[in-house]
Amino acid sequence: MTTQFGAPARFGSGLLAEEMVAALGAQPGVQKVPSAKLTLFVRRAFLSRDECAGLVARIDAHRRPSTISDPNGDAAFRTSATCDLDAGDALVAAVDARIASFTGLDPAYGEPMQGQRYAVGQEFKGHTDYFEPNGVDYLRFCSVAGNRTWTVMIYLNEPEAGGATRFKAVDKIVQPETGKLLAWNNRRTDGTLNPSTLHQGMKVRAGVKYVITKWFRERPWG
Ligand SMILES: O=C(O)CCC(=O)C(=O)O
Ligand SMILES: [Fe+2]
Repeated sequence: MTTQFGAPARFGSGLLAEEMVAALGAQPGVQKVPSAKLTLFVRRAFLSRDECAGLVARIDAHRRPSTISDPNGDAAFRTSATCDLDAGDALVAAVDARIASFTGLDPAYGEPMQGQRYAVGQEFKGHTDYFEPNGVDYLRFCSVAGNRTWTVMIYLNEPEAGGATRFKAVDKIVQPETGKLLAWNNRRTDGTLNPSTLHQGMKVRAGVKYVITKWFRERPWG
């Protein structure tokens, strides 16, 4: 595999943080959010409007209520709907390949892509995407592929109000914009889990919000 940025193709599971930062930062149109606590990149218009519309249609066709790991007693913690996207679908496969090429992450380390849909009033309260090593669900979700390393998330549309993604620890709020990609390292440069990745999908106030999420792991997924 070669990458859009022409560097050696693979950074494996994403644990080589400096290489990823250099490669992602060198890509056209990529902004790195200035923070010493969190490695977060933003790339506007990563997907076209047509690609986003195609993914929205697939999410609407197969969505189910979202779930969380390590249930915390708050039934309203994550109120959205989730869709497991079919890796055999040509559009999903093309987007998957473009994410791998863009990040330099080995596609073998990626979980199957998911879609998320938030109607008015729905949200995903503050959380980290990695699994808590001491949590009750750790072995269930992490025994084969290990914990999550990088998160890639793409907004597929723009709700009329609300639905921003907030990174509270670094005081950053990202507004949904059709095709805009976010990518962040769930770890610090030394590989330890980074609590400053704490983020929330804020309540949609008007309209509907759709995103796709793609998580990468420490070891190959399947
Ligand atoms: O919808 C958002 O803005 C955030 C989604 C998210 O954090 C997740 O699915 O893990
Ligand atoms: Fe998240």
